[in-house]
Amino acid sequence: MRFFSTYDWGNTNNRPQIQKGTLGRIVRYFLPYWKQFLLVLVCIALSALLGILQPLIIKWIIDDAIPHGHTELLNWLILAMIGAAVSASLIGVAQTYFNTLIGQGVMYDIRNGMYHHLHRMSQQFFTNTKTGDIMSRVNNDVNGLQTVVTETISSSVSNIIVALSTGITMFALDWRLATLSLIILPLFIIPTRRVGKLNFQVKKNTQQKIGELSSLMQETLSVSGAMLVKAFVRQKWEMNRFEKVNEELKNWQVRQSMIGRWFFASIGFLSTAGPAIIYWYGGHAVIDQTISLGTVVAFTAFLQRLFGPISALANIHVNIYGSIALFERLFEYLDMPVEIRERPGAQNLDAVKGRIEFDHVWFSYQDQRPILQDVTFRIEPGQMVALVGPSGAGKTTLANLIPRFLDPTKGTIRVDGQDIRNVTLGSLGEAIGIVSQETFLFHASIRDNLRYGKLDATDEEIIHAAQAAHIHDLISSLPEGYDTIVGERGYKLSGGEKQRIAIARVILKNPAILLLDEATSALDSQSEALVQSALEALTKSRTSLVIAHRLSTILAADRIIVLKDGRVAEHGTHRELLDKNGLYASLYHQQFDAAVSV
Ligand SMILES: Nc1ncnc2c1ncn2[C@@H]1O[C@H](COP(=O)(O)OP(=O)(O)OP(=O)(O)O)[C@@H](O)[C@H]1O
Repeated sequence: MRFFSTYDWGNTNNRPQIQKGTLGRIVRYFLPYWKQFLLVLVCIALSALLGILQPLIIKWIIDDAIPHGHTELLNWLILAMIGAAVSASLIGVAQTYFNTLIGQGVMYDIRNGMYHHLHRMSQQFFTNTKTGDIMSRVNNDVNGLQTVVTETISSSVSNIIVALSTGITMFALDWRLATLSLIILPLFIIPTRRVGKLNFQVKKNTQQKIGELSSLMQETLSVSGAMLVKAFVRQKWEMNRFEKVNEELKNWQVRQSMIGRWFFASIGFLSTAGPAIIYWYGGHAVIDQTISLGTVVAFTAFLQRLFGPISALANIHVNIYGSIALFERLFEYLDMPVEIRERPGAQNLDAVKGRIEFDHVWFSYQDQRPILQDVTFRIEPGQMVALVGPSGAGKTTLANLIPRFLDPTKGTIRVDGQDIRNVTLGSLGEAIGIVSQETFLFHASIRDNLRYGKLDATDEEIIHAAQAAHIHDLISSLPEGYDTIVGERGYKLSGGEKQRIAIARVILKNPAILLLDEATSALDSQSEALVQSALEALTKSRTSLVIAHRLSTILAADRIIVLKDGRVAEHGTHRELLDKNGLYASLYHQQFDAAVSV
């Protein structure tokens, strides 16, 4: 009992809580597979019948064929015995096939459902959740579902049928031996109750540790994470952190295995003791000639057949609770509220001109700190507005409100006079192009990365966009041209090049509104000039809101909005704001005086 006493099992005395409606929901996932389930039932019933046949054949051999010298009957019985065994194996194969169809089908549906749901989550969800944790749920937890089908549902049904059919046959054969067998059975049920509760807790903790470990790996083994570890020489520290979680996982897994072992150790003993008692009582009855020898031998075979299913059934809640825990973890993700929703009856935003209005807009993140306060401004179609302000003033947050990555706490944002909460998310998204500070490229060819902007773009259109973004010459100079693989582990483009790819991608998308978060990192003057002319191509005849860091962009803007502590502190043209000699003027002098004088 060392393992039981050494570890802290947590509060396992209470029955694991099953949330209301969970069972119904689980059943709904299985309903589409009822046909396969029926086939599994047929397989189970057939193999249960064949299983009963075997001990009966033994009885007939001992009681009828051998004593009466019926050689022909003996031959037939042996043939039937072999035939039954072969059929049972074949049925087993079919049962596995149908089980797998159900399990994989449910997994397929849940994976699809989760992926779909995750894509509807707001930006805040992704900033607040560890990628590794998401991966772990989609991979590990969903994969665990196959076990639910094979070990919980299918084998439980099979065990019930086998136990019932065997029990009935035993009573039909001899009620005294059958009653004696039943008396032994409760011995199994006692140890399994404890095991069930423990297993639930341990399984849940194990899954949680697996999630923690994978999110840790995801973070520290990503390119930027691994580089950060190197830059700060924190390999040892990270190793310790990893070892700690890894050790906890190991311990939980040892516990999980040990729970099963204790159970099977007691069952092992009982499965030897049971037949011994039958032979003892039955032996006496055979000597007294009240029972045939064949019946006693068949009974021990039946008893063996009964032990497995009964012990598994007594253990059924172990699997059931474990499976429910797994489903509940998955449901937690599927139930996460979608914060940004489309209103019923939302209209499509058609033929977008690109007027943007902020009407007394307030915004705060979960911590309630007001990030944007009473922001009101208007951008006319085709205008380019530069958003400037000190770091943390709320510029990125403001830009994220337009495509509804976030929703305002108060106030209204309108595009072409329509409240953006009344338009479909799809049409709003189509109307807006975004070039963010960090350009993300998929691990795919440059061509495919560009085509992400317009899925049916022709090669000519792609080249045209790349030319407009001043990146075509560079792409053509690469040995594999547009087929060069970029992204993680691909060809490394420089910051300025990546940005121009991002610009070309948005040119292909051709949106009416453009949101641009200019990279803060300085580019050399040649690269900056290229990016600048790419931007000119992009902003031409579109409404653009640019979080501007470069002087050239600010000077090119029609108007400038200065944000400070979430409020519009000033707005006007560059000239007007300089003359005003307020916040803009001081920011301008601070940042650009040196640049201008160079
Ligand atoms: N997901 C978030 N949860 C809570 N607070 C946030 C979140 N994102 C940003 N903030 C806070 O909101 C404020 C405004 O951030 P924002 O990124 O909009 O500023 P910014 O003007 O774009 O700054 P910078 O020029 O440095 O990028 C900051 O104080 C920031 O800490």
